[in-house]
Amino acid sequence: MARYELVKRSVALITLTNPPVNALSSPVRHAIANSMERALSDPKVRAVVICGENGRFCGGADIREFAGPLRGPPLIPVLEAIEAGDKPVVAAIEGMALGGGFELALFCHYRIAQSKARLGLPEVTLGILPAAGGTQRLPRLIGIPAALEMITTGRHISAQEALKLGIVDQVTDQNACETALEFALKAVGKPLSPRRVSTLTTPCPPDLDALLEAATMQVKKKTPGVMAPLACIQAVRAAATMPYSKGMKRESELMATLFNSGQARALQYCFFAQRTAGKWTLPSGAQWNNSKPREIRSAAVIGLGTMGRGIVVSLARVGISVIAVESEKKLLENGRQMVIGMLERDAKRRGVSASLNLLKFTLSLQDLKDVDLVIEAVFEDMALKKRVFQELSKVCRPGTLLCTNTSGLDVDALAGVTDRPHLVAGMHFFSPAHVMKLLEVVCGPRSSSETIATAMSLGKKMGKVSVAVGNCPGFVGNRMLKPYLDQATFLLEEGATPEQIDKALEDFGFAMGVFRMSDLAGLDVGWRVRKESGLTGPDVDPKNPPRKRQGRRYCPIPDMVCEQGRFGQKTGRGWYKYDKPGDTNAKPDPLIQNLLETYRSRYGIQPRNISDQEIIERCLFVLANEGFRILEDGMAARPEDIDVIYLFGYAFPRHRGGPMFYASMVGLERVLERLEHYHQAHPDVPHLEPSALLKKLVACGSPPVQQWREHIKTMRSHL
Ligand SMILES: CCCCCCC/C=C/C(=O)SCCNC(=O)CCNC(=O)[C@H](O)C(C)(C)COP(=O)(O)OP(=O)(O)OC[C@H]1O[C@@H](n2cnc3c(N)ncnc32)[C@H](O)[C@@H]1OP(=O)(O)O
Repeated sequence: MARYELVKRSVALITLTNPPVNALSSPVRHAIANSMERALSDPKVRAVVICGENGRFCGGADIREFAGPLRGPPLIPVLEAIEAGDKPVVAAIEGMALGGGFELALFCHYRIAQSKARLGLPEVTLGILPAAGGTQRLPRLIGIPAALEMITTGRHISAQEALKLGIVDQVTDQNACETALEFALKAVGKPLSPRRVSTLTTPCPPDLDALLEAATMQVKKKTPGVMAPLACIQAVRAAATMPYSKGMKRESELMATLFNSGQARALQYCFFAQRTAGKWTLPSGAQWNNSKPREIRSAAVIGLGTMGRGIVVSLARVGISVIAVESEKKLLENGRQMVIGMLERDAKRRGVSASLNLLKFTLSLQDLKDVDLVIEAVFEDMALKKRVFQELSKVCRPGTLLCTNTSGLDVDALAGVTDRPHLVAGMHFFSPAHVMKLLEVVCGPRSSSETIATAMSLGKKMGKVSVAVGNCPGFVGNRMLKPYLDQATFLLEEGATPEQIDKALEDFGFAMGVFRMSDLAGLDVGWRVRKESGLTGPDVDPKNPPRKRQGRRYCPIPDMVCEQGRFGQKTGRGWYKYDKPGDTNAKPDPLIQNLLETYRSRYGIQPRNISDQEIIERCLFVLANEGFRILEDGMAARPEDIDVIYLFGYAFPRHRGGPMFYASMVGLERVLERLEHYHQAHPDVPHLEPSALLKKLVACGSPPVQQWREHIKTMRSHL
């Protein structure tokens, strides 16, 4: 787990060998301790260099070890032996030095970084803090403000920034290890005391209290209810106000409050879930590691509405040439100007030049004959999409992949009108497509493994978190959203207000409650879909009793809001009122209150007090319940995929882990019992009826979320 060599006759070279990221697992800690002991006791050794194999210094503590009892030598004493030794130790940082890996470097007397290396303390993103001295040593080295920013955000910094801040002693374009060996030899004989970070005094700013207070306000605003950044601030305060040894004790106490917390478990689950989600499978046995993606050099996007424009930008900024198609000259010109503006702003922000030369705009599908891949992003209308796919089938060369950005229509029905159903898949982006990280890759029953591999790999290239899903109405994300939105409106009927429901969801951790979010997204889209599916408007069967459709409970309040021209922020009125159209500051609207009161009295509904607990349970347990059904139906391969979709596509609070992880944390038995209770109270809401999989898991003793897959195996899978 670490290689020990004597090089240049007098330097001990310790190479961490724990692929893929040389994490500090128990055997690695053991090996470092033994290697250091050997180096310090060998009279031939005059200096030590520590590096990592395969161009990666160290990705930090082994996060997988956090789930079990800690075994092997504790990290801090292993690192203390490095600093305390009487021979200079140089860290040779290539690739990355993160978390415990960065802290290891901070215990060394010198640090050399390769110019492409990234450094950081991302522990806060895992719900913990840098508890191997990071909170005490970094402030001593670079001062409170810079250390506070790095520790509370977990931001990775470049080697150049690390040099500027005084974290590293030298940046090299050459091999860091070679440079560090030379450096180490020159350091022999120089006094080591000033190089021991633990002996430094933290430069204390005069306005320390104000600084820490401002940082506290900032994290409370940015990540309300999240514990780790607040603990990080307290630890950094200790670095400013306490001697080193006491500060280390404080750091360890604060870590103890976080280490076994539900938030830390959720955030660490999110880390692994995100990586698991990329590992797609198909019923044919094809999967992520045995299917080769095609290289996509050119693409076309059809439709330059909000989604199409975002997709063009996402493709062009990663170097793919894009032909953008619109149906009318005016729409094309408008789209062109908006795309160019977006790309220019994006390039300015990233300090690069805008790749405008990759763009071509056209009114003719004939121009698409040679592209590698097409993404259709026209209006959500099946007949229109079918016409486009038929036309593409005629125009594009036989090998061109045809993808649709539909948010829920049948991908296989579109495949069926083409001459190449195996080359058709869904690529469901989320709005705005150049900002949102999620991509649902919809695998139709006839999509080939090469098609799915290509869509997944293209998503990755665009910086998206891509998740393979099955082809069912709404796919995964939007299918689950419907019962969640339904519960929110049923709660309105029963006596709650939009403000109360939003507050309960925001206190839970959502940045925006369901009604504020709907006002932002626009209420008219859902209204149009409901009209088209005959749920509201002139096509409603008059035999339907009020507040019922197809025998199920239906809440017409969202339709009534839209009938008043209240479409959300863009019209200045929606579930809330705004000072003017486009404003974002939502204010409670007495007119909505009146509408609700009139509605309830018309239908003889006696409003009741509804607790926040009921709001959370009904909205979120029904969300997870639909997730269980999706797993049962084989439309998602595993709960992690569903959670990743909700984290990246619907802003589910990360410290709650996602709807499926949250259900497991609450306890499946409890979720089942509450769903049974609510279903009994509302038998006309089928979504509240507990799913068979939930019941099965409870009957099997509620296994942890990582084991659910074993219980789903016996059921059918589309993935
Ligand atoms: C009371 C206890 C006291 C202990 C004190 C400890 C204080 C220190 C704490 C820590 O160090 S916490 C860990 C901090 N480090 C991180 O958060 C880094 C996490 N990793 C990453 O950000 C990235 O993986 C990377 C290092 C930037 C590499 O990115 P890349 O895209 O190249 O690869 P990935 O697909 O992300 O990862 C590959 C593979 O490696 C696994 N992995 C990565 N880091 C770790 C880790 N620190 N521990 C365990 N496993 C790790 C990752 O899950 C992937 O696995 P597979 O999916 O391939 O199985």
